[in-house]
Amino acid sequence: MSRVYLDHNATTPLRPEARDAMIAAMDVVGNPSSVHAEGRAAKALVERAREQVAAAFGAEGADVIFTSGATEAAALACAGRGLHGAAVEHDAVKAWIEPDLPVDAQGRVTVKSPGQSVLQKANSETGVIQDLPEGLEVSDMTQAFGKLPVAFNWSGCRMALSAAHKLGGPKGVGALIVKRGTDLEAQIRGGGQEMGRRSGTENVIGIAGFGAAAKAAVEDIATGTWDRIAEFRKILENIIAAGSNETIFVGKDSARLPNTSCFITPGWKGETQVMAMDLAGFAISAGSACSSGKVRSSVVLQAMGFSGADAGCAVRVSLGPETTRNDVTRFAESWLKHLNRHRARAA
Ligand SMILES: Cc1ncc(COP(=O)(O)O)c(C=O)c1O
Repeated sequence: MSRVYLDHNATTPLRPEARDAMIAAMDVVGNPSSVHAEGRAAKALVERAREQVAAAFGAEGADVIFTSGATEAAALACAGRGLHGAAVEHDAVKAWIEPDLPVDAQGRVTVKSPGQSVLQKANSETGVIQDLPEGLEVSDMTQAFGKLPVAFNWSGCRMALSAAHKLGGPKGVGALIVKRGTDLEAQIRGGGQEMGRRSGTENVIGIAGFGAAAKAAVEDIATGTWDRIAEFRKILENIIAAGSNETIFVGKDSARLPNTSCFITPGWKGETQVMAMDLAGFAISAGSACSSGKVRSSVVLQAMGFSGADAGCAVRVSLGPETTRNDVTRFAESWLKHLNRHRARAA
């Protein structure tokens, strides 16, 4: 039986449109900063992608700064601003902020001073979606972009982060979307590319892939792909809930991304579940981060009020545009079988 990949929030497979655009870009020899025909051809690829990413974001090409990913976009947006945020932010953002904003049990964050704050649009672990207050300084839209119709112009925020590989583009390329007139201090300085805001010869191949993926992702949203995925997520959660009344679905009373289900089964460690499911042919992730061989329970779940022990028993299942009903039913049934084995061992 073929493997089933249910870890799309970590990264999602390359879209065919992105692959084609990247293969074509590989044979464009020029440097986008060169004035000759070869250089102009490379520049044209970058500018087409800029328009595609901007259009997908409901922004203008001039608002897009290409970076090496959401992590670099976070540094560009946040460094030196003394911003506030919540503990549920991704580490790429949390590295730059004071994580002192309150989070409720459903993962919702209260922002008191939007002009001095960062707020993610959607959480990668739980899928919980935030309403963005008007005048917000920065929003991390990395998980929302490509799954929700995200329009930067009416989002009310000054800057937004994104990464291509979360929507079917390549890894290692992303963008900061910036409202015109925002003061921005370049973090990477040199040749003055990206209007002086991010130096270094552009990742032309990656950027071409990002543009094509963004365009295709918007078409997916328009044709109802994620409504279908939300149905599959409901099927998955119903099967699990029917066989395991102790399982807690995190953030279930909040608006969530259509593809994400995070659930805690007290007493059964997330890491153990991930390994058991991996052997059974399913890729999911634990609600914990592993650094230098040491597993720590999810800070996001603890910020929502779960104990460290319960947070350590969380797993995240994240579906993608290609996920089928059969994938989710097979997963849920296999997961219940392993839960029963765990119960038998624990008895
Ligand atoms: C919400 C969020 N922000 C930022 C990032 C960082 O993205 P990258 O590692 O591609 O820079 C991720 C990736 O996991 C994410 O999910």
